[in-house]
Amino acid sequence: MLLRHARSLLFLPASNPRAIAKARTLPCDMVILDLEDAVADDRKAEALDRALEALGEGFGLRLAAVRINVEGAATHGREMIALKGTAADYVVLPKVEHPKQVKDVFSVSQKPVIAMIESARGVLAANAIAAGEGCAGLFMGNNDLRRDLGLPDNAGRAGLGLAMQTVVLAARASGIAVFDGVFNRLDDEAGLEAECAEGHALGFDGKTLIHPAQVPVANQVFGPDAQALADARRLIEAATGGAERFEGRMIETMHVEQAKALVARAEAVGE
Ligand SMILES: CC(C)(COP(=O)(O)OP(=O)(O)OC[C@H]1O[C@@H](n2cnc3c(N)ncnc32)[C@H](O)[C@@H]1OP(=O)(O)O)[C@@H](O)C(=O)NCCC(=O)NCCSC(=O)C[C@H](O)C(=O)O
Ligand SMILES: [Mg+2]
Repeated sequence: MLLRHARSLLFLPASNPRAIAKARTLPCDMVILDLEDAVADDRKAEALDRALEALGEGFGLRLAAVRINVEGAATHGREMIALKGTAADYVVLPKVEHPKQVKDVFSVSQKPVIAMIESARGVLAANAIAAGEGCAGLFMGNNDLRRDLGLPDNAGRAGLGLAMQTVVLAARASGIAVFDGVFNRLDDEAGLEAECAEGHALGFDGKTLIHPAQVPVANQVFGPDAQALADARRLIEAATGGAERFEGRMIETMHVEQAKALVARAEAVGE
């Protein structure tokens, strides 16, 4: 699966073997084995060992990624080196503020890097980060970004709006994938659905997640729905080139391209 087709990208602590086993049973498009904030300092080494073992066993058709620790952390260098030659599809690098951080991880791990944008500096550098060597995608890190911006935890996402749009713009300007941040409220399915819909409308390709119950919601919102897919197929069939009337609206070449992209996404995710 292409990165930009992923709808549901599930984080789990790499130190948790039950979560690793569970991930292999879930319809998520990417599994992200976390070595950073989900793992206590005294379990970092064990988490890396478990992540390498899990990559060896594989995750079926799901994309597999490992989030390593930040540049400067005691384990950062060892983690980058250990991932070289493994089955990881991507390395996720947290708290990126400069393209060189991505380039360095790419050159050591030899894996395409997904950069997490989680600070005011990161947002302001997002364009350069996205355009830099080795960068395959961007993740919003909204928990850390809230802290950096001084936004209250329960304040909704209005204060994150400009940052999210800046990150989407940066990714699109470089033609790379971009994913919304995690939703912390584990028992609020309606809230999750609303946030997925908001992220979809802002232009994110999919959503990063933290619990198995969140996977079907993200798949449903970010997967093309049956109606949109049927519309796209009719539009492709009807289009003859140039401006024309289609079911009461004007369509041109870009609408045909959009419809084809939607069909390709649906085929990629097996809808
Ligand atoms: C948030 C959790 C700690 C909740 O754990 P818990 O209450 O124990 O979960 P459940 O009892 O409901 O679990 C039910 C079964 O599902 C498995 N499980 C739980 N979470 C996951 C998961 N993420 N992936 C796969 N499987 C999972 C349990 O093992 C249970 O199965 P079984 O054992 O067979 O009964 C927990 O959900 C969790 O740890 N989530 C992930 C946390 C994480 O990775 N955080 C880091 C990424 S988010 C982040 O850092 C934000 C970003 O950087 C930012 O700044 O915004
Ligand atoms: Mg973070």
